[in-house]
Amino acid sequence: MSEAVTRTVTTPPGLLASLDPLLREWLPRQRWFAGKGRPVTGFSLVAATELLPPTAKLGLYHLLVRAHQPLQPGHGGPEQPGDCYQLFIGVREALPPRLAPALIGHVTRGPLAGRTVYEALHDTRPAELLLEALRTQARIGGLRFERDPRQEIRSGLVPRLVTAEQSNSSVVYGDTFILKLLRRIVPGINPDLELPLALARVGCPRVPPPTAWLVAEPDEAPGPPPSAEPYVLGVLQPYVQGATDGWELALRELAKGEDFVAESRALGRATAEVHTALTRALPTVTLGHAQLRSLVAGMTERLEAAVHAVPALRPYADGLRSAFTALDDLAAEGRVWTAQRVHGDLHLGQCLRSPTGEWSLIDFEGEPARPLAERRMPQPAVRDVAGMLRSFDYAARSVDPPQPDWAVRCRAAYCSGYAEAAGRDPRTDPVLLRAYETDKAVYEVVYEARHRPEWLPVPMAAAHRLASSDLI
Ligand SMILES: Nc1ncnc2c1ncn2[C@@H]1O[C@H](COP(=O)(O)OP(=O)(O)O)[C@@H](O)[C@H]1O
Ligand SMILES: O=P(O)(O)O[C@H]1O[C@H](CO)[C@@H](O[C@H]2O[C@H](CO)[C@@H](O)[C@H](O)[C@H]2O)[C@H](O)[C@H]1O
Repeated sequence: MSEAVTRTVTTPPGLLASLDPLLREWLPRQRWFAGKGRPVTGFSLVAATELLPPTAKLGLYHLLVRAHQPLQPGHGGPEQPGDCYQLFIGVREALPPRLAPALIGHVTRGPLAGRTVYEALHDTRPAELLLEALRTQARIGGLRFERDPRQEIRSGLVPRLVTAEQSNSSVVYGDTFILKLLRRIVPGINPDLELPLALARVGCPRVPPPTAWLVAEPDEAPGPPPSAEPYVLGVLQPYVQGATDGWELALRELAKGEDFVAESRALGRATAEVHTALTRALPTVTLGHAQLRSLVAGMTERLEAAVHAVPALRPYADGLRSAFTALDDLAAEGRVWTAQRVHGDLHLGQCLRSPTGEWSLIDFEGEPARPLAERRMPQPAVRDVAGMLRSFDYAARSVDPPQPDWAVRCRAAYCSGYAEAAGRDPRTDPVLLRAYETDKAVYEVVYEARHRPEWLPVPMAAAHRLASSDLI
């Protein structure tokens, strides 16, 4: 194992002030920016680390910045403390044409006046530096680069930024590793590292095992002090070469007029295997009436908030609410459920099929908009099943004309595959399944309204269906 490299660094005073006007304009345009719809009125610095001192050619800063946003657009009302974002700011005299899409802007004042700043993950040298820091377990300022000593990281792997639509940002190194850099940083243990590490401990081959990870020391981190836990900023894991994700595959089959039954069944089995491994790796609990009540209360609250945010949901609100009250009624009769750690945001895009036909699950972060403590709570495994059922519906409705029967066949095959591997069929719990599918569709309505309004009709169609049927 190589020696840990420790470097203490300082950043120039006035750095954030000089970037402020550029970031105000650039940050809200990023896909991973969580505060869409509300203007950014300023920033405060949580931590700044100089990863490369700015020479005439290149500089690199790692920033954790809090973006201030008023609660109501246009009302100038009270400001929330704001979300904290991880940024990699490259500094150059001028950008070569290949880096044009990475431009943040030209700095006119402060320590970087006259220089050009850009999103450094697009650039080879900064991306190489991150892998090298993980490989050598560097400590730079408040940043700690750590790794699993049993896995080897070769040096010199060529980086490329993943350009797909993402909630975070990822860099692939030589088709060998993928480094996911989290964008919105929240205090606490991040399940995107926690769960794959736990699964690796019990030897679950369905989830790529973390190779290395990047954390911020507690006093550099965005939480309220004093906080003892380091904050996860990124995770490196083996890259599944030549993989196709389930979403792409499903759309391909739909375009050919083919069904997706065999793959749906295999996906059901893979999900069940991961769920079983999670029960071996981490504690399970029994949910009685009190816990169910609070779960139902959470679902109902999210529905109310969604109706407020997306008024088109209003006509369905009563019908959707009935999915939650039905669950409450069952709990009141004394039904109990087992809860365990789950994926939390499972959909076709989180499933990768290798060229040999093996499925892996990725992205255990949970729904990014939910509080971390909630994402880490044990929940009925049916929650992930419901996520996948929604995903088949999404795929079937993203083609013209929609293919609802295709989705019905996938949903049935997925549940059968799940039952084969888990020993219990999720359809034997229809009230729980409907409640979770409803909760997911409500989440999707808000997600699409905020991030991809043109997709809104897809979860709205589900809201219509779920509001008017007793069972799924
Ligand atoms: N281990 C992996 N092997 C191959 N591709 C991967 C791997 N992990 C992630 N990817 C690719 O990167 C994309 C984004 O990863 P993901 O963890 O879902 O990030 P995000 O949370 O930003 O959506 C995935 O859709 C997939 O295409
Ligand atoms: O970026 P993440 O993968 O963490 O998840 C978010 O974005 C997803 C879309 O990219 C979103 O998923 C929704 O759209 C999918 C099709 O693009 C569909 O397969 C999913 O079923 C649907 O929920 C996900 O909800 C969101 O958290």
